[in-house]
Amino acid sequence: MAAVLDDLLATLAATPLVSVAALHKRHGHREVLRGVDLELRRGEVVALLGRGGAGKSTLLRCIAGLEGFHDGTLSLQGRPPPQPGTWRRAVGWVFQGLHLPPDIGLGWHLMQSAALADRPNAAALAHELLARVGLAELFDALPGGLTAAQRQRAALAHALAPGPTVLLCDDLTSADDPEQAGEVGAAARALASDGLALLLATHDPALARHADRIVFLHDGRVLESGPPAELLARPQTPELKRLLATQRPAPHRRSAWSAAPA
Ligand SMILES: Nc1ncnc2c1ncn2[C@@H]1O[C@H](COP(=O)(O)OP(=O)(O)OP(=O)(O)O)[C@@H](O)[C@H]1O
Repeated sequence: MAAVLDDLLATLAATPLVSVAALHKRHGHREVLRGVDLELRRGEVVALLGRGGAGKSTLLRCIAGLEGFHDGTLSLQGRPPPQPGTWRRAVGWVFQGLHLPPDIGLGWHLMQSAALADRPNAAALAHELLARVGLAELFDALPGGLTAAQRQRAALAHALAPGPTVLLCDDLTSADDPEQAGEVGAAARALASDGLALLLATHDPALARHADRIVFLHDGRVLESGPPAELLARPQTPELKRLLATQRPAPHRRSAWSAAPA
């Protein structure tokens, strides 16, 4: 019995949290995703790097079940996705400029979100989530007083309140702010755990360099993928070379904060 259970747990651990194969999606006559393959495994941070219009947000929306697709397969923890538009707690979503209520302290807002998602011990969870993104001391702080990077870190914590296993992050940083990219990248790294993987859609190599793996999307196709150190140092395709030439990653800087272990 114990051996069967061990096998089952091993199979579960080996099953990708997200698996996308040969995904095609059209908007009108325009093919926006043209046979995309992508896997996201437990504990991984994957950067989906690409210019504006590459299809990053469309792919995230398909994974989140906000949009359907025309061909290919998509599974979440080995299961087919529910119908587009169906709420799926396993997938969290965070994007740049996420609205945080201006007159509610960060921790109180997190508590509300956790309670709304029926999570037990909402207060303790709110404290834990803020600590995990390095904002433990800002429980009562209002969003207005935060830096841009702190707001993004608060948004990451907020997206975790319902307890997702996959966090989809859309364009969290702007390319002209490498310090923000460093802080948000470090927060993403600190959050990834056995129970959570993150997919960061970005046009910013300074953020992508914090991931375990970069998947380079161009015009609806994955042109290359690999560990950041390799891919950013030795891009193989002219398209990635061009992107890097216009948006050079800034030299690696240590983040100003260090997150609590996940
Ligand atoms: N609802 C829609 N209807 C028609 N075309 C769309 C729609 N959504 C996206 N597109 C088009 O699909 C292409 C991919 O868009 P998408 O937003 O996925 O790219 P992206 O890589 O996320 O870009 P950005 O970084 O600028 O957000 C673009 O050409 C866009 O104009």
